[in-house]
Amino acid sequence: MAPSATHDPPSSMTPARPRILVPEKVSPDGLALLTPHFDVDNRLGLSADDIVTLIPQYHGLIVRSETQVTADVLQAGKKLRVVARAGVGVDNIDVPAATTQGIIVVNSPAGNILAAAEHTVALLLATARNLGRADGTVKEGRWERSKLVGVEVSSKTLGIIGLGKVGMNVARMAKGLGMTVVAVDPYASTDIARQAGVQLVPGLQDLLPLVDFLTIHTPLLATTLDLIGEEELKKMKKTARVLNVARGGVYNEAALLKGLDEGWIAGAGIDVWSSEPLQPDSAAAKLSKHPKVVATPHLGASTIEAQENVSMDVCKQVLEILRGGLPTSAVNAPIILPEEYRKLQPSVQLVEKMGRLYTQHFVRSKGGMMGRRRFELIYHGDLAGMPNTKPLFAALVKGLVASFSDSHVNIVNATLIAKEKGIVISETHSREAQPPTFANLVTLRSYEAGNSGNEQIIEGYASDEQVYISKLDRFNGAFTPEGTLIILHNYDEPGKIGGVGMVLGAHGINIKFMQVASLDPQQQQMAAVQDGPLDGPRGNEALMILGVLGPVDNEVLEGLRNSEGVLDVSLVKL
Ligand SMILES: NC(=O)C1=CN([C@@H]2O[C@H](COP(=O)(O)OP(=O)(O)OC[C@H]3O[C@@H](n4cnc5c(N)ncnc54)[C@H](O)[C@@H]3O)[C@@H](O)[C@H]2O)C=CC1
Ligand SMILES: O=C(O)C(=O)COP(=O)(O)O
Repeated sequence: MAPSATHDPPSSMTPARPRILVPEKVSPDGLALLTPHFDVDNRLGLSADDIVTLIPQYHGLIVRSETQVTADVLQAGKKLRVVARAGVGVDNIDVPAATTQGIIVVNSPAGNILAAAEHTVALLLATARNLGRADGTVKEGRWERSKLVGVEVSSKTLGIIGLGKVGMNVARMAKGLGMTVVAVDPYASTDIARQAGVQLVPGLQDLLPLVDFLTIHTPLLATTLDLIGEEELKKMKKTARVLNVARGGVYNEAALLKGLDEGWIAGAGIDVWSSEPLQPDSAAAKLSKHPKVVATPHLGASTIEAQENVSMDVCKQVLEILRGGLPTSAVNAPIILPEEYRKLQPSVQLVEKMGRLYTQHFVRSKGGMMGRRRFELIYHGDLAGMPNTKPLFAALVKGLVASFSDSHVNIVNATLIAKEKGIVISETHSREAQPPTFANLVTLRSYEAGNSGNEQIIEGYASDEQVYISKLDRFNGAFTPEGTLIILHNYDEPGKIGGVGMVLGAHGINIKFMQVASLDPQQQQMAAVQDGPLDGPRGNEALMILGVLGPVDNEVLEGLRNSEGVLDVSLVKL
C-alpha cells in the first residue's frame, strides 16, 4: 500500500535536494537527466552581480560562453562542487581558481566540433560569395548583381592555424570542396595531417603568403591572443579572406578593421568577438558592420544536434559528480575528489609511494621486467569497505609510471594510461574475518601470469596522516617511504652496520634513519625446514633500509654491494 501523505516527514525534515543553476540556454535533453534528482533553476538574463549573490545556494553551475565564471563567483560558491561548460572553450571560466577551491570543471570536448567546422565552411562560402550583403540588399528591395560578384573556393588554398578537432574537420570538408589545405600547428601529428591530405608548414611566415582563405582553430591562450595583427595581415594576398570561429582576440580586431579599410585583405567571416555581446563603438562592433564582413553572433555551436550533444555530455557528468562519482572529461581533474579527500588522501599517498617503490626497487634496481607482470591491490580493514577505490587505482598507476613517463595521471585518465602502458591492475576487497593489525592496510601484489612462485609484495598502511611501508618482499618492518632510501639485502649478522656506515661516511652521505626488516616468520620457518642453505643462509637474511642525505651515485652503490654480507642494494627516491 502506498504510504499516506500524513506519514511523510514534515518538509523541514526532508533533506534539501542539491541545486543547480543554469544561467544560459542549455538543451533540455540533458537537463531532463538532472531534474528527477536536483532542483534545476534555468534563469536567463542574470547579471554578473546576480550570479555572485545567488551562487552560495548552488551545488552545480552549468554555463555556455556567455557567463563569466570568475574567481569571485567561485569563491562565493561555498557549496559549489562542479562547473560544467556545455561546449568546448573554457576561457570564460577561471579554471585555476576552481582548482584551488576544489571545484571540478567539466566540458564537452567534442559535442559541438562538427557544428563549429560546418559554420566555418558556411562563413568560408558566405565571404567568398558576399552572401551577407546580397541577402541584405535583396531584403531592402535592391537588385545589385554586378556589385556582388564573388570568387570560387575550389582550387584555392585554405590556411588553417590549429589543426585540432575543429581544424581537422574543417580541413576534411575543405578538401571535399576541392581546396588545397596547408596548416600550422606545432603540436599536430604529421602522419594524421598527411593522411588527411593537409600539408603542415613550420610557421606563419610560410603559411600567410600562400593562402586565399585563412581560418584559426586554436583555443584562446596567452600565446594565441593577437596571433594575427597588422604585420601578419600585410603578409597575406590582397585577395585573401579570413575567418574566425575560434575566439575573439586571436585576430587583433583593430588591425583587421584597418586591413579591410586599407585593402590589405579582401574580406572576413567572423563568428566570435573580443567582447560578446558587442560593445557599441568598439573595434568589434565596427567590424561587424563593415561591408566586407559577414558577421554572426557566436553561432558556431548553435545547432540542435550540437546543443543536444553538449547538454547530454555535461549533464551526465554533473549527475555523476553530485552523486559522488567521476566525470568523464574534467578539465582540472584531481586524483581525488574533494569529498573523499579526508578519508582517502593518506591511502592515496601511500599507494602512489608503493607504486614508485615497486618500479624503483623491483624493476629498475633489480633489472626486472614490468611488461609481463600483473598487479593486485588488496584492501584490508576499513579500506576493504570503501565503495570507491578509483583514486587508489589511479594513485598506483601514477606511482608505477612516474619513473618512466611524464604522463599526468589523474582520476579521469588513469585507466586509459594504464591501458596504454600495458599495466593490468585488479582490486580485491579483503574479506578476512580477523581485522588487520593496521586499519588502513593495503597490499600490492605483483605476479607473473601463470607463475605463482614469482610473487613480489609491498604492504603498507596509513596512520595519523603518516604513511608507512610494513612489508617489502619477504621482509617485515615499518619504515617511512620518504626521500632517498638505500635498501640493502644482507645476512642478518653483527658488524653489517659498521661496514655500510664506513662506505657512506667516505662519500659524505649522512644517515637520517635506519630500519631493519626481518624475514617474515613464515619464510623463516620455510627456511628452517629446508635442508641447508640454498643460495646462502636463507633464514638469516634481513633488509636494512637507510634514509640518507647526499647524492648517491653508482660508486657508492658499488661500494655497498662489495661490503661483506651484502647480497643486493637498491636506490629508491620517493
Ligand atoms: N564558435 C564556436 O561556437 C566554437 C568555438 N570553438 C573554439 O574552437 C577552439 C578549438 O577547438 P578544438 O578544435 O576542439 O580544440 P583542440 O584542442 O582539439 O585543437 C586546438 C589545436 O590548436 C593547436 N594550437 C594551440 N596553440 C597553437 C598555436 N599557437 N599555433 C598553432 N596551433 C596551435 C593545438 O595544438 C591543437 O591541435 C576551442 O578552444 C574554442 O575556443 C569550439 C567550438 C565552438
Ligand atoms: O564550445 C565552444 O567553445 C563555443 O564557443 C560554443 O559556445 P556556446 O556554447 O555556443 O556559447
